Amino acid sequence: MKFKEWLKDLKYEAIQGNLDVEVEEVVYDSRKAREGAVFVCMKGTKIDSHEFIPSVVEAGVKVLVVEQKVPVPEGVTAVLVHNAREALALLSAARFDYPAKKMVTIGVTGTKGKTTTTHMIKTILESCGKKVGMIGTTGIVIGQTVTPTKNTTPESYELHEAFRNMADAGCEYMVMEVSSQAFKMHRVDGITFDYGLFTNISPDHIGPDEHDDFEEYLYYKSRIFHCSRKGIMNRDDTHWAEVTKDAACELYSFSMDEEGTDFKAENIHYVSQPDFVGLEFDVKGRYELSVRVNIPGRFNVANALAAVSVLSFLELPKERICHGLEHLSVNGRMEIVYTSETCTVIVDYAHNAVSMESLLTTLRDYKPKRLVCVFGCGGNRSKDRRYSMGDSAGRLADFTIITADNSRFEKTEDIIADIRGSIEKTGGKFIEIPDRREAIEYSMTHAQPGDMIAIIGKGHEDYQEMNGVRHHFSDREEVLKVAERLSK
Ligand SMILES: CC(=O)N[C@H]1[C@@H](OP(=O)(O)OP(=O)(O)OC[C@H]2O[C@@H](n3ccc(=O)[nH]c3=O)[C@H](O)[C@@H]2O)O[C@H](CO)[C@@H](O)[C@@H]1O[C@H](C)C(=O)N[C@@H](C)C(=O)N[C@H](CCC(=O)O)C(=O)O
Ligand SMILES: Nc1ncnc2c1ncn2[C@@H]1O[C@H](COP(=O)(O)OP(=O)(O)OP(=O)(O)O)[C@@H](O)[C@H]1O
Repeated sequence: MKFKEWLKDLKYEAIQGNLDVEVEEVVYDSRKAREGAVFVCMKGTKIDSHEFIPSVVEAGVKVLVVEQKVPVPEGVTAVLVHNAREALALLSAARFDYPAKKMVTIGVTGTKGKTTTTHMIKTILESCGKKVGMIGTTGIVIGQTVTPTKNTTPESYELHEAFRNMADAGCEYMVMEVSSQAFKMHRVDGITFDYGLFTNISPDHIGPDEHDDFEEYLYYKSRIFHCSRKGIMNRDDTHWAEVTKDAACELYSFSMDEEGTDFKAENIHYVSQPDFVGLEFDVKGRYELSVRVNIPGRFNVANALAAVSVLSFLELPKERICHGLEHLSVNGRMEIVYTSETCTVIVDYAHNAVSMESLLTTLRDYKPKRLVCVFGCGGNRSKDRRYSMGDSAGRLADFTIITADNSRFEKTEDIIADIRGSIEKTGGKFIEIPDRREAIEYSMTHAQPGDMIAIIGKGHEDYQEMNGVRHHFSDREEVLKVAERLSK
């Protein structure tokens, strides 16, 4: 391919060499530099990769994309761009021959609910017999193959590579999580989503290397309505007006509370039976159906309604949408791993006080005999989280088992002591079992009829990090092992 062909969508200034040069790859990491590759130089948050120009040229690179006027070795083609990350995104789309255009694309953003909602959309589409690719915190998923990723929204090159693999595997649909950081870092530049979904926004990801303040966070999150054809907004979010004020797409809304929205959840029921714990509600408005969702929690009404709102545009059989919602499996998100006459055990990824608070509050809607909470906190991270999570557990759970999370390089006992201090202030009942495996076992073997046990903090994680070493550990697997022993 001639380099010039890849430049069609890009604004650039040719500063040296021939644009007809043959290229076959785009690289943004000097360690992957090779002959035939275009190297995109960028000023990162830690490193300015313009400094690698001599070494990439040495490795055979003959084409450079630069963000600043720098000396370019003789015989090398170079173009100057205003923003190298944007250029990387547009070049990557061209390199993989615009695979996103070959699928129906759905982008999901929001502070909470992205992973859950993307899984819901995928499961429903699959229940309708469609082939779906998915990208997010749990990795790149194509069929049964899951490829872990460093970021929730990977770099643009990895995105377009994944889109290409999806399109080649016959996926008709692609659903992905789009983080605010991805918008800020131009990872999705050049993509137009067929549907852009906004779940909610609350202060998060504010700090060094992320967002300066809430205003900036909100600005980047609201970009979803600037790169989508149809946008779907949660009208119950207190910031909905700011988020949608300059939306550049056809806009629709969903709500659990507000009348007059395009999609409305009504007649919400919390169902807790030995063989089914979850939700029932009716969708009203532009689309009407009654659904049963096999994951609990008021916020999952919002997530399921959001998923149905998007899918209502796709002319899918309603009974298959209902079937999908009744048979969801979202790894580690309000996941009911075990349910019996005695107790229901839920694994959830809530790892801060806000999530924990909404989780424990919503589980109360199921009127358990006791709400038991098993949790710990990560080591080498802010101590505030220990105090605030301890406070929430003490106030909202009937009984707490404090245990280890990822202690990293800290002593588990020290972390537990921090949590203990804040639980004690609330007067909530608790015990301490530092070994997470034993804590899970204790919660289930000492369950009282009607108990709901929430094991929280690690969700889908399949490891526990102690002294800098990651050991295999899964809350889900541990629950199932105890369940098997109990059944004998
Ligand atoms: C702050 C931030 O977002 N950093 C992201 C950014 O890294 P960077 O480019 O600034 O890194 P850098 O080390 O300065 O490197 C600059 C350039 O030099 C190149 N380089 C570097 C070393 C070398 O030897 N040779 C070389 O060429 C690098 O490939 C890069 O092109 O670009 C990388 C590639 O896309 C990202 O992996 C990385 O995410 C880091 C790991 C991160 O932690 N990001 C978080 C904040 C994030 O993005 N989170 C969101 C939200 C998650 C959520 O919702 O919970 C996410 O989507 O994951
Ligand atoms: N719509 C929602 N509103 C509030 N809390 C939610 C919502 N959906 C899920 N949660 C809670 O937040 C946790 C994370 O949910 P999920 O992974 O779906 O969100 P996310 O946007 O992908 O978050 P993260 O960026 O933290 O991975 C869940 O385990 C649950 O406790």
